[in-house]
Amino acid sequence: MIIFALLLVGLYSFYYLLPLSLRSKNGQVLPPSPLGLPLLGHLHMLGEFPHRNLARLAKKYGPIMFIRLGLVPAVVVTSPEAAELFLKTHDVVFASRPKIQVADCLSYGQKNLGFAQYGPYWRSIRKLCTIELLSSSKIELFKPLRREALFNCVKAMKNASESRSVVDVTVKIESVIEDSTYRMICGSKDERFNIMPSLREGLKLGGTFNVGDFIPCLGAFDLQGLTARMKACNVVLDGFLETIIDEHVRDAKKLQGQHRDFIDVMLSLMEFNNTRELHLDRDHIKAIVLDMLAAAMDTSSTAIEWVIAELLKNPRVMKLVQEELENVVGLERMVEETDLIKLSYLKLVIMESMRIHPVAPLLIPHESTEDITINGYFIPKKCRVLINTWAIGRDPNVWSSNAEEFYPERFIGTTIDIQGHEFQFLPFGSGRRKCPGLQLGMIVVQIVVAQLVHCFNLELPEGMSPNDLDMSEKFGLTLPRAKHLLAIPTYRLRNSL
Ligand code: HEM
Repeated sequence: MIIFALLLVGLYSFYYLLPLSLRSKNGQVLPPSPLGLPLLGHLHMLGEFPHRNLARLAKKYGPIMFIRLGLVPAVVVTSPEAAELFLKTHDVVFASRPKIQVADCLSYGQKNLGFAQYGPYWRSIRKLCTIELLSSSKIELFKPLRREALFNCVKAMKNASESRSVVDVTVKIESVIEDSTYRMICGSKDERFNIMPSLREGLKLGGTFNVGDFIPCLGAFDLQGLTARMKACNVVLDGFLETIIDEHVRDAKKLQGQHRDFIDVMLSLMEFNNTRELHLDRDHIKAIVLDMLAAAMDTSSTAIEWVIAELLKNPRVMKLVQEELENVVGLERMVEETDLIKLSYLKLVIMESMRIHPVAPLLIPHESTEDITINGYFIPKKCRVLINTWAIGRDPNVWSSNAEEFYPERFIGTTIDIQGHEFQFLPFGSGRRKCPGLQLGMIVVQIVVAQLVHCFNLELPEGMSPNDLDMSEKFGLTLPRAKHLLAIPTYRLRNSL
């Protein structure tokens, strides 16, 4: 059976490779590429940390590097200039997403926003999510929810501080983010379900290079055991979505058109507003709701954990952040979101953490919708594009010889911001597929970090020194810390809560 499959792959790849090499002969060369294997292409070179291994290869083969993932052509982009060509100059050609098995399975046939093909459906749901969940007015509306979730967290940590207990800071951060996100999207956190592990697993699977996506006739063999994991995730997540949507439908009758949360809005659109451009059924709603939950929860908590870890590792910077907070807020009260505009050093600290630890190290994969020539290199239609923001963020040619150092002051006097206008720093991407949750994400990261370091001095447990802190990472669509962050908090405000 396996021999038959390999034969099929061999024939298929020969047939598939032929047109590309012929095109190359027409004076259109593919970008430089390492030597690959006949069937796998370069899949075997990705390893456990593809962002790091691709960065190493790019040093030799250049900022626009061609690789073959099984039968799928791919380009890896590893410089600000090249990123600008793909995300700005030719943005429209690269604004689509590839079809991948995990997104198909967990997003009901890629009906979500993050993996939707570029076109009218994507445009409509992006607009819908922006207006109904991510606009400035909605962000303002949900402010009390964030405040309450954070207050509860500070209270629990203050209790722990009284007994000098070690706190699992990772769990605390996740609970604040989960709590406020559930409330925005679903109305409240539902204690019957714990979907966070399945969301995390889904994002891990989303970043895994699945042989079945790249060599379709091997898909049935599920060589990496991914299909079973995807199905297990789907059972948990679909069960959760079915229950909460049923309950929202039931409660909607009592509410008589008053919208409480994002699911209510989606349901009302499904019932009354199905138009020619946007047809929403239950699968669309499940896919979009899940997308918003995953996008809001995992990204923000990953970003916050890295900032706190860097602050623990760099006491000099921690001291400066706390001094700024004392000057702007004072020790008599907690931080409010209205203070954030005045916390300029804190913003630089968050930017610096996102430079070294980008939440999405290769962004979400883009895909070309037509053949195109860039910098004299031929990029075929349906070519996958990986923008290695992790590598760009640590490139000494871009950031000087101290690129690996955590040094927030490097941004002072530059025009670099988080908006993706300057291509050396792309924490939220750039162009058409740029993160629509940027404003909400930044507010959440800023207020949670500010509140935690304003309310508490955080000490590493068991005499651990900052240099002992484990900074290893787990690769997926996002790049969270591999280990939980533990610390002993000491309450430092003069008020008693
Ligand atoms: C610190 C927080 C966040 C970071 C660092 C972040 C980062 C990113 C990045 C890098 C991308 C990929 C861009 C690309 O492929 O070119 C992305 C896409 C996306 N983000 Fe975020 N994000 C954050 C928060 C959020 C939040 C709060 C939401 C919504 C609730 C959200 C929703 C999305 C969606 C829906 C996409 C896909 C957009 C599309 O394909 O059109 N993100 N984000």
